[in-house]
Amino acid sequence: MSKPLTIAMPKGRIYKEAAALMEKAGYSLGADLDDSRKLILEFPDQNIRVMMAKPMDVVTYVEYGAADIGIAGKDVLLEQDRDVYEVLDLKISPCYVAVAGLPDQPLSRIAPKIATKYPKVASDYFREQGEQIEIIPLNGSIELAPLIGLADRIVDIVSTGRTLKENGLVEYEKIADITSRLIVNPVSYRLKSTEIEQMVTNLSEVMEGTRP
Ligand SMILES: Nc1ncnc2c1ncn2[C@@H]1O[C@H](COP(=O)(O)OP(=O)(O)OP(=O)(O)O)[C@@H](O)[C@H]1O
Ligand SMILES: O=P(O)(O)OC[C@H]1O[C@H](OP(=O)(O)OP(=O)(O)O)[C@H](O)[C@@H]1O
Repeated sequence: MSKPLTIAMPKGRIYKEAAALMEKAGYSLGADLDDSRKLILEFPDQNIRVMMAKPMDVVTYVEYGAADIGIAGKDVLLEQDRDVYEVLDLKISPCYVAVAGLPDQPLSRIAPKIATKYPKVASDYFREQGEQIEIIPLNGSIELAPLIGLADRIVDIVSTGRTLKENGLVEYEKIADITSRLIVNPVSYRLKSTEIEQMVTNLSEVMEGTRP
């Protein structure tokens, strides 16, 4: 039998939706793998190996060929700009990246401070707007930054809008719509084309509702 197809799956909020999609496409990885502490799981009967990765790290495993395939948010792909093929929009875990801040605060001063865990996305966006900014890098609870005067704006994910609302913040501009994508290592795409193309076809059929 050929070497197993290695899939880097994102732990956390994307996992269950991604596993459900894979299940419908004929790959039974289990809905509760993310409850386990095990990081590499073998499915010899399906010739698949699963690596459980932090969502931000999935692209790294796929770029370096440690995994052939992965599932990653478009936010991560925009931020990291890595050498991987983005082959399919899985249309799961929808959200968007937006600029937000305290209400009625025009961005008037020179080099406003932007708090974010997406420094590249934020810099690219403000450069396109012709705006010089200073990035304040944070890893979470980004909404705190404008509340305590650390930043003039944040660039962060919005999903329900609840975090902004409960902290008295408003959205100024949407930067990009986000969903999760299937990504592939370029070398694996050539060497394991049959298995990978089969997976892409199966997943596409599930999304189009045409899978038997
Ligand atoms: N409300 C949301 N907040 C953040 N990410 C979301 C949201 N809704 C969907 N997503 C997607 O989920 C991914 C993040 O998943 P998750 O929050 O599990 O990882 P994380 O950012 O590493 O979390 P943490 O650092 O809190 O463990 C993002 O890349 C994005 O594509
Ligand atoms: O629009 P909402 O539905 O409220 O979702 C958006 C919030 O969810 C994410 O934070 P997360 O829960 O990952 O926590 P974090 O602040 O630790 O990153 C994101 O960074 C926002 O803060």
